Amino acid sequence: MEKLVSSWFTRPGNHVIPRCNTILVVDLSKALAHDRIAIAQQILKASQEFRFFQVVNHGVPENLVTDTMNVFKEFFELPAEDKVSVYSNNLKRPCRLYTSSSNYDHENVHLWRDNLRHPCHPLEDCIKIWPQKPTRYREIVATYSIEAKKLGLRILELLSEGLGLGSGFFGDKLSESSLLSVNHYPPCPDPSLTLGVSRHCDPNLLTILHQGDEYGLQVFKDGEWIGVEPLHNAFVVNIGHQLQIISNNKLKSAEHRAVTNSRVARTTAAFFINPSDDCVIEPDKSLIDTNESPAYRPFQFKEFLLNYSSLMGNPEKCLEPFELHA
Ligand SMILES: O=C(O)CCC(=O)C(=O)O
Ligand SMILES: [Fe+2]
Repeated sequence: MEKLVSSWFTRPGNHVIPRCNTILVVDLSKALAHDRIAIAQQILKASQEFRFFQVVNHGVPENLVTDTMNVFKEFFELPAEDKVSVYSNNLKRPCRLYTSSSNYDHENVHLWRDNLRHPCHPLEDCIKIWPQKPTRYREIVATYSIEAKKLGLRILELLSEGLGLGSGFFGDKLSESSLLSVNHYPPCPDPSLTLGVSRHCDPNLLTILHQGDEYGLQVFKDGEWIGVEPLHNAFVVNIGHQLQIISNNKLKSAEHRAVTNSRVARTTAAFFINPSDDCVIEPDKSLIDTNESPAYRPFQFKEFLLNYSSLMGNPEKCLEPFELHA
């Protein structure tokens, strides 16, 4: 069934868009040594201008990443009877598999994807609700989630150094929570008619995305879509809405989407670093210049999430209720 095209959903069409394999690649091994200040500045500049970047030599073992991506693929390939217990359209279920967006019944357009998502914090508790098949799912994904969180915190620490904030600024409640969102895009007979994920910015603080070896991620920059060519054993790092708000728009969240292809299935894993639900988010005073006023009012992160999900991530609208106009 074809659903109506909403005003902010644009189909990718058949036109060829530029694919970019020179999107900033940060070598994180250099952040351990005397190049640290330069790396922090590089990350900051990328986050301000490009709104996202890639990292290599990131410290997450390659075999762990391969095992994790394989276990995700195996999950989606399981027969339906093995996945049915996880399948749900109930937004309140923390671990669930669903098709298209999290709001299938009310969305204007269906997407060509399945999504499995679950919290990763606190690990000892939430691991109990993760899929039990494939049998190695819990063990491998637990190790992966610990490594992805470590990587995210290292990047946040570099960002905080680059912004001139104290060490550990993004620690504690601002980055306490985490969520894995695994996308599976089966081959699509006509990729010009639909999308894998429609355009959005991530609602969180920071995303550590593994996009596998198949192309599909596009980022909106200077009025055009740019394809992000996969780089083997790299992670794509996205600035989320919360970093934009805390930095009083010094950093900008990255608008992106995923397109499908007709040849092969594509599986990607987005590790979302989130504030805790009750964490109060507001522009940090030290990031409001003397000639500026705060661009956003304080709010609890859970309020942002509720609003984001009711607007289905519409990037034009989801900051509005929190904006202050000078
Ligand atoms: O699959 C991709 O390349 C992007 C996925 C994404 O943007 C997300 O899960 O938030
Ligand atoms: Fe995203």
